[in-house]
Amino acid sequence: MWWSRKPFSRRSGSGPTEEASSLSLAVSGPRKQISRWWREAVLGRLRVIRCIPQGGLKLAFALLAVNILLGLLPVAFIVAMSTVIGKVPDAVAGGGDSSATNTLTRFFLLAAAIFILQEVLTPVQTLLGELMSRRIDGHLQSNLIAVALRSEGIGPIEDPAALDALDEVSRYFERRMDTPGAACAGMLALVARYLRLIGLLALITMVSHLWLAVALGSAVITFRIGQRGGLRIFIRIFDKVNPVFRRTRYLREVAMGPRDAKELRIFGLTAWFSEQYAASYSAAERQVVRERRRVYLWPYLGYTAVGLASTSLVYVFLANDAVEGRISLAELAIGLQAAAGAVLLGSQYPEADTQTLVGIRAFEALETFERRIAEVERSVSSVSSRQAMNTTPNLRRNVCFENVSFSYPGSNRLVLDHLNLELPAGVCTAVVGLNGAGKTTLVKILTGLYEPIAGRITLDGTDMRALDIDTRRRLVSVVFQDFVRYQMSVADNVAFGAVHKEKDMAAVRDAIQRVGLLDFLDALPHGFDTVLSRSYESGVELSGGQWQRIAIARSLYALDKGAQLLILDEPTSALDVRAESAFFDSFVEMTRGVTSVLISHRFSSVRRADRIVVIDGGHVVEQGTHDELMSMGGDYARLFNLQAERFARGLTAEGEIDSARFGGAQ
Ligand SMILES: Nc1ncnc2c1ncn2[C@@H]1O[C@H](COP(=O)(O)OP(=O)(O)OP(=O)(O)O)[C@@H](O)[C@H]1O
Repeated sequence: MWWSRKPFSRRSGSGPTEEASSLSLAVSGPRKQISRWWREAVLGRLRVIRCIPQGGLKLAFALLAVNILLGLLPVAFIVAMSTVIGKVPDAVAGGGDSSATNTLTRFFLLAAAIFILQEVLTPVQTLLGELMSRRIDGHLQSNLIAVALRSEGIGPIEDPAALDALDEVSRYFERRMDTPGAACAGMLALVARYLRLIGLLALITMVSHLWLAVALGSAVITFRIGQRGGLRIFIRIFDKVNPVFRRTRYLREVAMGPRDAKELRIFGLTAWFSEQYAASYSAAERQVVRERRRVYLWPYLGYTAVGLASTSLVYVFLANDAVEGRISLAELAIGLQAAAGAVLLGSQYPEADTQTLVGIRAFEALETFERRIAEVERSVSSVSSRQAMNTTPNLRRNVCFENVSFSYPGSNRLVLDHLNLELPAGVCTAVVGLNGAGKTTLVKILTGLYEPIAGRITLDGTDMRALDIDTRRRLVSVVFQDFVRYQMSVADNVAFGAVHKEKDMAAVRDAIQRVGLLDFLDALPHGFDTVLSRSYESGVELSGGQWQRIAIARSLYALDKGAQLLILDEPTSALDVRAESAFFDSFVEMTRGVTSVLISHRFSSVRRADRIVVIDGGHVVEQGTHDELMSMGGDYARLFNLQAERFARGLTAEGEIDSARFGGAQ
């Protein structure tokens, strides 16, 4: 087959993903390992712990108390049960009414009560942990949204590294497992495990020797560090596999989602996608299994041997002490149970370990996102850093681009290169240029979504950056090529043009009428309250052209509410030729006296503009009226003639088909 079967690999981005994947997992120097352990295991944990108050201090204390009880109760249980065992010989000798039997019964009941309490507290621990986790994650997600929305420009949120980190952190939150909140609950759950270990080692010290407890404790801690270290390495392995997982996810979404279903079937790509999905999935799985074996299997056998040796040592000493009469039966039972219990604490804790380690990584991704957003914010000049003027100016003369240069963050290529352009007040200026010439970029800069790296934009001579960003944005009304289709009511979709003003239904109606949708929308059962999405009950779905009219209505509404500059970026690409022609006839009427910028590839629309500007290589190469540009015989005239010629051919063909059809029908 002609296609490549080799899975493509995507840039894995910076932040934890790139950082970790670029780090060699091969054996590195001990200093490096210690510093990584310090950074990841200690500092990472401390940073996440700081989120605990966000879950509520009362809840944190309640969870801590439950965990303390869950740590101490098993130790108390061992003491009670061992006392029962120790009393058995005396109770058997003394009979049912003896004091030994009474003591045995009391301790048995005590052990049973402890057992029941443990059983009750375990689900309480889970419940409180989940509650804490949700609360903390709720705070962090609100913060995430706030960070994503806080920039006035769109540079930070378009930054590839920020997007990678956002993608990673969103996945953790979507799964609702192993999140930073779960890491906090997991770390509190560790209190129970470590308290239990301390209690068990104390019991061993009481019934035997301190050094035995120290030896066993050291073995357990070594085992545990090894296990956790293995888990940490294993989690880092996912960073290496992440690009493959991403591709797998992408293939699945394309293959199964409704968005691409049409094209996939028409081009016969379904088999290709399912084959690629299967290949990508098994490539990822193979890599994970191989690494798992390397990281876990062999070290695990080593740690098990150490654990076995130290437990055996304790057992031998306890047995010896018992045989020589230095400890009682009850003490022997305590020692045996405590040693067995302690050694089990060396392995993983399902209620804490994975969620803690993965949750810390999720938190790191979140921090990377915030850091990256802040870095990009600093690297692009910020509107808010300047003194802001919040009185709305009245556009009287012009908006001017003065020597404006711009390149996208992370790129040295100048998309706009010393561009000088005047947009006279009350005039419609069309901007034309080939694909990629920088027309949409020009709009992004005009609307303050990006700031120029050099030059300035003035409004009647005043630098636009002197305006408060809200004031600046309210001056402009835009219909972008990729305008948003809000799954909200018709009225909201239009009134979003001026949310700073109270919703004005008369103005909404007027805007809808001007774009020619009034009859259609009025006929809907819920009229302007109809939600524009079939996902909602009695919602409707609009065609591409109808959506475009709604977007235009939104900008007309904005004009009605005080916007002074109208920008239409490819506003009619989804309209048919007749609808486009009709729209522009009425558009000329609607916007008479309005300062407007029209970006379009359709020269039939462009020619109606008062002025036409041709952009190439990041600056203006021609400008004038249609007639002036045609008589100049430059780029504009060449492109216009080319399109007019093709269009004329298209119309002839259409005419022939039409006449054939009508002819056949007669
Ligand atoms: N977010 C971005 N990051 C980096 N480069 C970008 C970004 N958006 C656009 N570009 C690049 O900037 C250049 C100008 O793009 P722009 O979208 O402004 O062109 P355009 O004239 O509107 O094109 P078209 O007619 O195809 O819509 C292109 O080379 C494009 O690849």
